[in-house]
Amino acid sequence: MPHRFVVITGRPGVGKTTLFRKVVGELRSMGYRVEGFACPEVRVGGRRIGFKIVSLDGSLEAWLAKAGEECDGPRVGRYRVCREAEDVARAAVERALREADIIGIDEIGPMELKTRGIRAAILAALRSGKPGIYVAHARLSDIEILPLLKSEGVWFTVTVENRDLLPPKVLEAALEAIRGGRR
Ligand SMILES: Nc1ncnc2c1ncn2[C@@H]1O[C@H](COP(=O)(O)OP(=O)(O)OP(=O)(O)O)[C@@H](O)[C@H]1O
Repeated sequence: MPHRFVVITGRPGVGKTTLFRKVVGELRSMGYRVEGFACPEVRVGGRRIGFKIVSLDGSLEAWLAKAGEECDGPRVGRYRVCREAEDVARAAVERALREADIIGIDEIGPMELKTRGIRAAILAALRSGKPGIYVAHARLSDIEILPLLKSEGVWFTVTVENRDLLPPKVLEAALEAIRGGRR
């Protein structure tokens, strides 16, 4: 059976986001529409103060989590999740379901999954039948999301040794997922 998803995983800081961005850029330059969201960290003076959630087309943005007590969502380490992030996740996935050739989400991790609305948006994306490229946290253990990614995904584990070799392989897997989705 052809795979529906491409899953990028690996230890923190190894290069998952860099790989995701490269492949999304390549897909776009080939004319494919990639929609979804990413969760970049925000640093001030070298110190990480939180994470944002940004739709892949750049039109929607909110805080996903902030250090300290400013947001009132669930706590993850020294951060608290910001509930406004749910609206961006939901709207970005809705747009992706309507318009994308392939859904892109970076990443599926503890902060995203502790927020009910974001988890629901991720599940809607996975269950929609659309192809997707997903960055998965190395310790992802969600009892609904992990089985879907396992059964329908081809997985790439990024390491320092392979990270420069992976972009064309991941791109090819994403193209196969898109072609499979059109059958
Ligand atoms: N192929 C590469 N060659 C050299 N440096 C790289 C490569 N890929 C990533 N890096 C560097 O490693 C750092 C972490 O990269 P990146 O943010 O992509 O990792 P990540 O696995 O997504 O991290 P996180 O787990 O925090 O989300 C960045 O400074 C990036 O520039």
